[in-house]
Amino acid sequence: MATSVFHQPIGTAQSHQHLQNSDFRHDFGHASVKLTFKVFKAETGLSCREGFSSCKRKFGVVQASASHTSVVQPVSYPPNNSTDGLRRKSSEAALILIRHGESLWNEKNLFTGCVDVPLTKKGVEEAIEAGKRISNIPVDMIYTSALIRAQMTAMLAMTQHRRKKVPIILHNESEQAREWSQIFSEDTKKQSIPVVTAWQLNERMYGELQGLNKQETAGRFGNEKVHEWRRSYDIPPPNGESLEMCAERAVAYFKDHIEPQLLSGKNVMIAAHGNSLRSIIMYLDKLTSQEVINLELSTGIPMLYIFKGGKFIRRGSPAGPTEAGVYAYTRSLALYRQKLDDMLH
Ligand SMILES: O=C(O)[C@@H](CO)OP(=O)(O)O
Repeated sequence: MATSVFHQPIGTAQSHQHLQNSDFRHDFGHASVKLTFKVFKAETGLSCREGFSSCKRKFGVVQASASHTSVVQPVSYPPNNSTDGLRRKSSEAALILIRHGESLWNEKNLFTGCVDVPLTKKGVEEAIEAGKRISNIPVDMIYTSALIRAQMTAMLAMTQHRRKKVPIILHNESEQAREWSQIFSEDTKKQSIPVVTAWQLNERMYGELQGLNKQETAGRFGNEKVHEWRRSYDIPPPNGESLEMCAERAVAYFKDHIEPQLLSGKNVMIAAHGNSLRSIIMYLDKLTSQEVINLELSTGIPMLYIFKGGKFIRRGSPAGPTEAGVYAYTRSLALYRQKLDDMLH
């Protein structure tokens, strides 16, 4: 299949229609996203996989699930008039996806998966840069994985947001945790952004590769085998998750918990991981299992989608400059930005 090189102009709306029938390589900024596209192809057809729960038990992935089970009630805040009054029913909502900044194991080139490793100093800086790029985009809800590198990224990014709302992690792991983290001022709640943590957004569980050096592993098992483990769609690494298995839980979570928020007009940011986000992008962009294997995401680069009329429209991703205006703004985003300008100047 011929692959032409396509660089999306920064700040240009990139709708699915523009991509129709084109095979291309796409740079999400320097995120070096290489996509081979066939847009409007059939749905991804994620199949159910048996056996994941036993992997989860074995590798402790379930540990974070309790923190997610009871998110239903707390997501009722912020109040319905979120986005400072600019939200309109059945209009559009922004969806920001950010892969976490560089972690200490990215730096050491180790398979990380569900091991909970923090950011490096460079990762912290990447998260802050990411925050500058989205500082004019409204955020009403934040979803992160249960892993600290994604949570750090979300929090650091939000330190740069011009609206200055305070991101607050919801604790629903027990009745006591819920009770002890209550907020008793409606005004303060309005100035907060709820942060939901969910293990389903975790990195793909890398099984017995976790903690191994990627290069040494390639030396031991061969480049081809390791590439297959890392980038095939349905071949899992030893006792780990394939991308397909990761997609099964990440996309289900997205559909069940995040899409309803977008439908109700809330602007959402997701801070997660290379493979959980690849799965979600596969769903949003209707990539086939062949196409998603060429998709690579760099650390700390925010991608923007607009959810409108039941469709996800990619609006670009900024490269070099930190100016958030590099995104292709919709009218509502421009209005929001104008409102921030008026408020802050
Ligand atoms: O080690 C990991 O968890 C992931 C992401 O860093 O690696 P890969 O690039 O193989 O998906």
